Amino acid sequence: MQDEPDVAVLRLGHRPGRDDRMTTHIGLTARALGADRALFVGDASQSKETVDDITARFGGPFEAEVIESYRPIIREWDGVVVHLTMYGERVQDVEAEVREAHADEPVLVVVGAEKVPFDVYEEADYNVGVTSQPHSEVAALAVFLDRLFDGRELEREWEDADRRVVPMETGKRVVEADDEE
Ligand SMILES: C[S@@+](CC[C@H](N)C(=O)[O-])C[C@H]1O[C@@H](n2cnc3c(N)ncnc32)[C@H](O)[C@@H]1O
Repeated sequence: MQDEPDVAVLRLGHRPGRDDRMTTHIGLTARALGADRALFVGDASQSKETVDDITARFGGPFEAEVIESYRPIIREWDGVVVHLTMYGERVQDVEAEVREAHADEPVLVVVGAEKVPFDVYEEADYNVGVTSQPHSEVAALAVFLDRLFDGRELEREWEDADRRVVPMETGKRVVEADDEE
């Protein structure tokens, strides 16, 4: 988020066709819940396009990138690497330490699709489980980001949006972003 060290989300193991929707949702969730960037490994240009389109309409800043190789990103990350996995330490046990580290350093959050190679477990500073139950990378990412930002992401301001949703009890209202209430 603005004025804080970067948070990037690295999505491993994208299988074109099969994972298009999940990879897109990783990008949208990263954007909506306070991350600055999403990095998609492999042939995920469709997901990048969708996320870029949402950013253009609903605001940013947020960057989505397609990359070929994840190993250099993890190895050369100048900050903390958190790999989300059901086999990891409990998020509630490590969240304070990661938050403290994020006060000074960028955080790379790694999520998988299919089986994640073991070197990722070894290279990560933290392997973190959002419960030790198998579920979804999108759900794990959402809970982790909310814990990382301690809820601040819900108050975030969006720049360069051309539309804005007006929260309401019933119904749907979307206005030009510059419009006064
Ligand atoms: C559908 S899972 C498949 C994981 C795969 N079976 C493996 O052993 O690596 C896809 C991704 O969701 C995330 N995930 C699923 N359950 C999780 C949990 N309880 N805590 C944290 N991340 C989780 C992980 O990032 C995982 O790589």
